Amino acid sequence: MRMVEVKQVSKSFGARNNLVRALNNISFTIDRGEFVGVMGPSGAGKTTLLNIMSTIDHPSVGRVYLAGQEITALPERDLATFRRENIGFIFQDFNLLPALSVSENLIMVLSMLKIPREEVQKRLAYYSEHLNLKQLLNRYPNELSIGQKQRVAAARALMTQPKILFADEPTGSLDSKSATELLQYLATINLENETTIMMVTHDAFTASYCNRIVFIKDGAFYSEVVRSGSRQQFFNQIIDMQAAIGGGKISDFRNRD
Ligand SMILES: Nc1ncnc2c1ncn2[C@@H]1O[C@H](COP(=O)(O)OP(=O)(O)OP(=O)(O)O)[C@@H](O)[C@H]1O
Repeated sequence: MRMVEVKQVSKSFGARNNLVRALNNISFTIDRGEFVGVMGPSGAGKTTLLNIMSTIDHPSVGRVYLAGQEITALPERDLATFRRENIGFIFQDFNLLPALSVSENLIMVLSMLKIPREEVQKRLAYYSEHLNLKQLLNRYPNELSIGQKQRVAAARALMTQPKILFADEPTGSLDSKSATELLQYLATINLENETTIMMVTHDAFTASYCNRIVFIKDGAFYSEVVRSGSRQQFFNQIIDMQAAIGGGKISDFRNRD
C-alpha cells in the first residue's frame, strides 16, 4: 500500500528578484512500512521536503498525498486534525514541556484524541519499555541527558501510533551510543508496528538503518539506493553515492557499531 506520494513538487522562497528554488519538480513515493532516508548535500532541499511532506509547510506547486489523503488540498483547520491523527515528528530540538514529567509529556499528546485510559496506559508501558524510559517516567526534562530527552521525544512521537513518522536529523545531537540505541529502537518499531518512517540525515551510519535512501540534489531527485544485503554493505553503497553526489560528510562504520 502506498503511504506517501509526492507529485511534481516545487518550492521557492523569497521575492522575484531574490528567489531561492529549494525544490524543483520532485516526485517520489513511499510504501507502507518503509524506512526511508533522505540525503543530499547541504542546501539540497531535504528539510524543505520533509516540512512539506509533514504538513508544516506548503509547496509552491505540486501535490502531496499521505495515507490516501491529498494534504496539499486540506484547509488549515482540517490539517491540524489530520496531523494529530496520522503524523509523528522527531526533531533535533526536542520540544518537551519543561513543567511536565516524562510520563505527562507522553500522555499529553493523546489528550486531544479521546483515547480510552486503559489504552493510554498500555501505550505508555509499551513505548517506555521499547525506548528504555521506565526508570525515567517521573523525572522532568531538565533532569534528563540529551540522549534521554531524545528517547522521550521519540516515544512521544510514537504514542499516537502515527501512520508515518518524520525525523529530521534525529541523532544529530546524540553521542554514538545513544544514536545507535535510538536507531535500533526506530528499526524495531518500523518492523514490529509497520510504522512508515522518513528520516533526513547527513550521516551514512544513521542512514544505514533505513531500507532505502533517496538522494536529492539542487531540489531534485538525484538517485536512490535500496538495501539488499547487510547493513555494512548498505553503508558502503551510501558512502559511494555520497561521494558521487558531492558535499557529503564521510563517517566511519567500524567505530560506531
Ligand atoms: N525560509 C526560507 N527562506 C529562504 N530560503 C530558504 C528558507 N528555507 C530554506 N531556504 C533555502 O532553500 C534551500 C534548501 O534548504 P533546506 O533547508 O531544505 O536544505 P537542506 O538540504 O535541508 O540543507 P542542510 O543539509 O544544510 O540542512 C537552501 O538554499 C536554503 O537556503
